[in-house]
Amino acid sequence: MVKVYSYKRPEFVRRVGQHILQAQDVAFERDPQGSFTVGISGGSLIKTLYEALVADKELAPRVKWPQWHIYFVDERIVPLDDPDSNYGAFKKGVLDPLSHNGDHLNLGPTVYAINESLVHGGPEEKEKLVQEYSDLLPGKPFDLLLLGCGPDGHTCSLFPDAPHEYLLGLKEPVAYVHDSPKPPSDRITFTLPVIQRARDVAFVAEGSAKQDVMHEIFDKKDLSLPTARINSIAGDYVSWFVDPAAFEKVTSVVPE
Ligand SMILES: O=C(O)[C@H](O)[C@@H](O)[C@H](O)[C@H](O)COP(=O)(O)O
Repeated sequence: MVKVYSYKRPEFVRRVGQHILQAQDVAFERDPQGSFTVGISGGSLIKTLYEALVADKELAPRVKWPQWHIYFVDERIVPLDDPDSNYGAFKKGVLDPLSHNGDHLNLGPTVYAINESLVHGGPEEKEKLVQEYSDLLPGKPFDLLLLGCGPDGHTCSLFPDAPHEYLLGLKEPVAYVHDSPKPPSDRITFTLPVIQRARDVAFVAEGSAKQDVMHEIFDKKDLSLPTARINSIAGDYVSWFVDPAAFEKVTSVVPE
């Protein structure tokens, strides 16, 4: 069953960080010399990651960054220094501060970005970019996926509503979205099969702007919403980290 945890900041950040570290430790119990494979989204998650894993003095020393392999569950097809790039936001928000944290050298994670040389190409180059990113994915299930939830119920770049229903039926692990309703229109996204195979999926969603969609996801269980669909197909290892404002209109679920 899907688990829901509701906290106000700063406890919210702390609990998200603890969940991530728990997933990390489980991965290293399984294979101490292996890698911890994580997929992250963009949006507000990046600031939460900074606060939990870089700024938090208790959690930060427990992160074994050199063994982390980080992928983007979705990415905008733009240059990496474009303000719309999720990689760019993660570099600025987490990697750069991490490398300057404290007075010692911090070895960072391995981060998988899209092939920037293809972003200005035509459809063929874009397909190549998607295929290349897909080929980079680990040959085993992701240890952890950290997902956002848009006010429309999208996650990754899997959007709801009629013109985008095809996204929910995709079989390939990474897909090209050329008509995203949220700009920029050209994106890549993980698809449901990758999410379904992951060992741990955690949604991170805060704020009153999420109230209506939380009601749709949890009370109405509207499966046309990619977020609700993930709850239904991968429920046993899906957690939601929300704050009381986001969950205010949900009546059928009491957070733990
Ligand atoms: O490309 C995107 O649209 C974002 O990466 C997106 O998937 C994000 O995760 C959600 O929109 C939630 O964003 P917030 O957490 O900022 O509300």
